[in-house]
Amino acid sequence: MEKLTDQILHDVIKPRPEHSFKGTFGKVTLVGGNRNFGGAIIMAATASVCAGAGLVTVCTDQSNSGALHSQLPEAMFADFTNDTQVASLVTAATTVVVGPGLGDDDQGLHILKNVFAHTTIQQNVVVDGSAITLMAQEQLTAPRGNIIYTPHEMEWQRLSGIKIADQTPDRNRAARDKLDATVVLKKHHTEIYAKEQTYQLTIGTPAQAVGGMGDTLAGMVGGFVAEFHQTPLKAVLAAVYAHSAIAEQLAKNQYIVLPHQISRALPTFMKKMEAAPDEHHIGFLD
Ligand SMILES: NC(=O)C1=CN([C@@H]2O[C@H](COP(=O)(O)OP(=O)(O)OC[C@H]3O[C@@H](n4cnc5c(N)ncnc54)[C@H](OP(=O)(O)O)[C@@H]3O)[C@@H](O)[C@H]2O)[C@@H](O)CC1
Ligand SMILES: Nc1ncnc2c1ncn2[C@@H]1O[C@H](COP(=O)(O)OP(=O)(O)O)[C@@H](O)[C@H]1O
Ligand SMILES: [Mg+2]
Repeated sequence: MEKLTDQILHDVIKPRPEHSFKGTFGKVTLVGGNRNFGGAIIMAATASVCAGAGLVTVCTDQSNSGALHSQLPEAMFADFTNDTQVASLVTAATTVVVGPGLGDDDQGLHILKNVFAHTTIQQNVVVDGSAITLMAQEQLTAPRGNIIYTPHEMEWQRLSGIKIADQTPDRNRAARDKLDATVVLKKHHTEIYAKEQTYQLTIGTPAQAVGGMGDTLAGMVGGFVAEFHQTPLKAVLAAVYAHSAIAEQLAKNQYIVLPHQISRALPTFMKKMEAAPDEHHIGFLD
């Protein structure tokens, strides 16, 4: 297993090209956030915007529209019960993030099937939270695209059939190979199972054990693969690393880290990382 270091941040986060516009940095469509879990998709969308995705649209329950715009005016809103509109927003995206707060009821299943029917082979598709649970429960076929699953250990148990206690690297890899996707298995020292290699995070803190932390990671992964689309796997690895590096930094002075604080720290953090390693200070947020 290859241990990730902060080198991955320097490999991925480069100064933006002068000749660019918002379209250069990808279009992310996020789908999730039912009446009860609006916060999940708002946190994910905040992470995508703060990571630098060019254009971000959120398909969610109508009741979340005001909260979304008050938190994140940069994001556009669509009602996730409007199948036609969701289908066209999914098709128009370069990256789709589906699942945070979607819910695993009939409404969530209907929306997920619509999303899965409209992804394309060129897209990155981040499948998180309720979308993983629904896929497992309903034995749904994976959609078209470069699929990135971001399960916690219980979601991985549901998707892979491997009980948490039995989730060894060998078994996890065999399950990944069957899925033929990238799997970000979230836990203390998250493991990333990619086609050729397995990577491990050696940073991260229990201060991250807070609801919404994974929703934020899903949005960050979506934002990074949209923006750094030339190197999608490295973008996933950099997002996973940055998420915990920022959390560790905040946890020096905080007992717990709020997920949205990680997102809000991203622009400053990424500015430091665009420089060569010897040009930045060790304290990312100093
Ligand atoms: N503010 C919001 O809107 C928020 C909305 N959210 C949204 O809610 C939806 C459901 O997601 P979920 O993760 O909360 O529930 P689920 O998939 O049932 O898993 C929990 C079960 O698994 C077990 N478990 C065992 N190991 C585990 C592990 N390592 N990590 C985690 N759990 C582990 C765990 O055990 P227990 O805690 O009971 O001991 C429990 O029995 C999803 O769409 C998500 O995006 C949340 O993000 C919160 C903030
Ligand atoms: N003790 C811990 N040490 C390091 N990271 C943790 C710890 N507990 C949780 N995390 C991280 O927090 C996130 C939790 O994801 P998830 O369970 O999906 O949260 P949610 O669905 O509530 O947003 C993952 O990125 C995981 O790696
Ligand atoms: Mg989650």
